[in-house]
Amino acid sequence: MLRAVIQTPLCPLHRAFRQAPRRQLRRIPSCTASRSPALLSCAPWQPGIMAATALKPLIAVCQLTSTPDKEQNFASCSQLIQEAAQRGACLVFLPEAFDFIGSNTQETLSLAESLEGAQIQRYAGLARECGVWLSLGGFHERGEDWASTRRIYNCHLLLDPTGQVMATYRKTHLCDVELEGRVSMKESKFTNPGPEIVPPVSTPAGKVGLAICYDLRFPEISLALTQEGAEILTYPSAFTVTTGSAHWEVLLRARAIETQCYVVAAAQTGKNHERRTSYGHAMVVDPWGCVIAQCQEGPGLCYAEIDLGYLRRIRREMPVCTHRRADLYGRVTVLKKPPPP
Ligand SMILES: O=C(O)CNC(=O)[C@H](CS)NC(=O)CCC(=O)C(=O)O
Repeated sequence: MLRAVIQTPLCPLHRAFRQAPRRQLRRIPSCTASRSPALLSCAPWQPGIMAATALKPLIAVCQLTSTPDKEQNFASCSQLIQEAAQRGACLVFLPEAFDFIGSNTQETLSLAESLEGAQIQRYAGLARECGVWLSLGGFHERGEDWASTRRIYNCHLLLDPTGQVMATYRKTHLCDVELEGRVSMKESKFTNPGPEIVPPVSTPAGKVGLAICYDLRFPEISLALTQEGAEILTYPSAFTVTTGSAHWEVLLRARAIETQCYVVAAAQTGKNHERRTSYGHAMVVDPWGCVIAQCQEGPGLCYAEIDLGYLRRIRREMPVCTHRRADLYGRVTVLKKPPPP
């Protein structure tokens, strides 16, 4: 079932409400509280309606066609982020390779930057200006071992609205896949696998667990993140058309049903360069497995409200996590790396 999210512009009061930290979200703002001209746009929200519909945090999911042109990609992302912020989203998700998609290995390596470079600074600035959290779902990162390995990391960053990096997760499952005559990917040729799964991060929308694209095929990581408290799992992606049309929605819905989490998947779409096309279908799945938002064809955004009350009800009514038989097949965990000696 596809449930449309009604997209209405928000008045400044509601926008502030949606973007406030969760602990401040107890009171429903009243549009009649102030007569400021800035709030005249509140007219459609009569006090009676407001009392009946407590606003839930709104998230925005981006669909992009990254190319090798970093400037153009930044301009596209920046426009989408601003639009999402204006609509009142508190958290905006960008797909894997939001920074660029190189047309060959050489180009990919030469365009990659470190986390201290200009790109991430610019996104930190955007987070601040727009007052939103940003999931930067797959940055081509020159890590500390760049000089020795000459390989990069596929790094998912989560920024808070002050522009601070709250978490970095480096893709642990690399996509080395050869489907004769259709798909040829060897990510490990230019990417180092990440060393660890990172604990979920608290945001105004819920606790966010970070993964990337091909990780979606490994339910262990989604279970490990859920056991650590995740309420929202993120799979920023750049799926191929062949594998996406066969597996994408099924995998996303399966991860949501198994873990009883919201699953958020920003995506690349369309022709990235001469030899590459991405599947698109950026979407949000609720913890019951229902697709509650999906992008239309081409670059753009879709929105979803996160209802943690609904999530808790599903977990209470069908407590699968307490029915696990770890005695039969073991447990998955987020292994904490030992501190350096
Ligand atoms: O390298 C870049 O610049 C962007 N990254 C990607 O395109 C990555 C690695 S090649 N793509 C995937 O993981 C596709 C997975 C997929 O399609 C599946 O699991 O079916």
